[in-house]
Amino acid sequence: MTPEPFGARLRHAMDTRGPLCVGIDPHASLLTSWGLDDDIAGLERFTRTTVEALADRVAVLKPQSAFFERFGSRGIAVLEKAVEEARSAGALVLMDAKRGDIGSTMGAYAATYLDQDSPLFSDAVTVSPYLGFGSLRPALDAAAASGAGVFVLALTSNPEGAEVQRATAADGRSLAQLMLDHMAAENEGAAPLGSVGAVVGATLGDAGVDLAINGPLLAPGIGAQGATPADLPAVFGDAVGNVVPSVSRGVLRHGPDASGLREAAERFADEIRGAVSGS
Ligand SMILES: O=c1ccn([C@@H]2O[C@H](COP(=O)(O)O)[C@@H](O)[C@H]2O)c(=O)[nH]1
Repeated sequence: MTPEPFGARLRHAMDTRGPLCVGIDPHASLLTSWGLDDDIAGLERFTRTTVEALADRVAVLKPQSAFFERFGSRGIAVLEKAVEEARSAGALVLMDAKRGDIGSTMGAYAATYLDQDSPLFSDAVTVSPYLGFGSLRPALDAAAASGAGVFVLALTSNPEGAEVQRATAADGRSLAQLMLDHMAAENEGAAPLGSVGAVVGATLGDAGVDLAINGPLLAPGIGAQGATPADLPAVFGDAVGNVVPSVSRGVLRHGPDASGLREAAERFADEIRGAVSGS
């Protein structure tokens, strides 16, 4: 049976749960502030608490792979379990791994995150197109085959990103616009939403690019990086209805109690609803 495409599953999740994505970023400083040791037991407790608190209510959970990789194979085992438990509880899992390499190696990353038989299979994964959009083909094809999604970096939330992403391509477009146009082509004809998303920071002010890619727009940078839900209409304009606003530390700092995490997520969800409906 053909799996339901990620874009359709995400649209449904956004419409029923609201569009908020909460990142699972087990920073050493957060483990400490939760009263946990910065070791594998602390990582396991932090991750389990976050998944149990939020996976039954937010649309998307986004584990940041780097914070699990730093513990080696035991960290990856915690990540595998988190992915499985979050998906079982109804959240879509977006693996924030930002993979990017030549196409043949990209095939191995695709097998890791986008093959349903892999222990790290996720609903979607973040990738970098700055080895050329075509290098992403193995991931795009694997995602389409498994009903998963791919979020491609376009304009990242960090200020350093602009020197690359705003640079001008040979035909006069910015590199970010070039990548966004590739994403629009991948999503052409998809309904209700394509499965190839763009990462566009909520920190950018007016994004200054055409965001009509017929796909989701992941917006990190809310909370610890200084953006707020009120910034979303100015950054995303007419595309704001396709935005998946993402918050990690802004929610996680309210742990370790599940109620603190839930209330923080609910506050962000309310603010997002207000900002988007008023735009
Ligand atoms: O442009 C980007 C792309 C990804 N990220 C990731 O999102 C979270 C942000 O964490 P906060 O604690 O909410 O600042 C983190 O995992 C980044 O690697 C991003 O910030 N910007």
